[in-house]
Amino acid sequence: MTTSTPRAGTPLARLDGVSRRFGDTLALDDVTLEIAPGCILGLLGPNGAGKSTILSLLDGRRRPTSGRVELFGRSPSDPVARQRLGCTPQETGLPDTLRVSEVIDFVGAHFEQTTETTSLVEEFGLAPILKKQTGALSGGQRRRLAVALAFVGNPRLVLLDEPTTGLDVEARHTLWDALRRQHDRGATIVVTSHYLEEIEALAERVVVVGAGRVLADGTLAEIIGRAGLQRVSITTSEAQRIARLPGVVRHERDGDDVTFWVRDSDVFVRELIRSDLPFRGIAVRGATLEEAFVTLTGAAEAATRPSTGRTAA
Ligand SMILES: Nc1ncnc2c1ncn2[C@@H]1O[C@H](COP(=O)(O)OP(=O)(O)OP(=O)(O)O)[C@@H](O)[C@H]1O
Repeated sequence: MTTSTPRAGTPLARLDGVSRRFGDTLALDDVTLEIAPGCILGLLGPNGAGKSTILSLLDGRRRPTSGRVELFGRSPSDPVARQRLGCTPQETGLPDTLRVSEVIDFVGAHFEQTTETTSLVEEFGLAPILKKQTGALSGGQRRRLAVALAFVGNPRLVLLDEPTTGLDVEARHTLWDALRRQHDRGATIVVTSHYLEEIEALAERVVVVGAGRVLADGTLAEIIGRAGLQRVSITTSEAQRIARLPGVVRHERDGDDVTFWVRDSDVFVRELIRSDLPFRGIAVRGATLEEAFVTLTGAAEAATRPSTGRTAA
């Protein structure tokens, strides 16, 4: 038996206390992460956070400096483990003179089981370009093909590094639909993205990475709640003084229209009234994923600053 099928409920892949160095750069610092079957997991983090490094450890392109990485219960460098893995790295090379249909067949030939390619071609919008040589494809068409290729081998787990970078809005939405259909058919998908709305649209679980560490891991709602912030918008000429009230994390002004990010809107509103400072038109809302992201990664960046100072000293 050469295929690698984990028991139901066991993780498809895991990183356990994983660190990875590139020379002096600590790209990952004691990362522990489990990828359970069935979800679309969004990996979110600023440039250089370590997202691509995580994917490269899971797909066996790199090994950890310390800690343990497992793919279907085996080492990712074991070809048996990779039989049910599909991936699209950030940059992919395609043989220029092969036609799209030939590339799909070529990739399929590397797998024991393949997906039914007619529906794959339809879903990823490849039908009109099947006969084209890949050298003649536009950037967006190449990207769609590169992502579709990750699904050719009927994978249980798919790792996509910024799959929609360079795609226009319509192509991005087509790709999201294709990914959702593949997920409905049973693929577990890990996707990195700089587009927060992409993670919001696709992911059921979000892992926020910053400075090589996992900063938060939970459902979309949990991550947004984790930032623990609410937005209170008012009109006031006293933004600076109000910003000094307890529990205000930050504020943004557009003339006299000011939004305050606060830890507890009830406490803030009580303090605001007690302060007797002038305001009108109050509106209270929860945070968005983008705001949670800025708060979480901003806090991580602040936490790493003293160590930069130590290095310089
Ligand atoms: N081959 C390498 N050699 C040296 N440093 C590297 C190498 N690959 C990654 N790094 C460093 O490791 C850190 C994490 O990089 P990584 O590519 O994983 O981040 P990322 O979150 O995917 O960033 P981006 O969103 O910009 O793609 C960065 O500081 C990066 O410069």
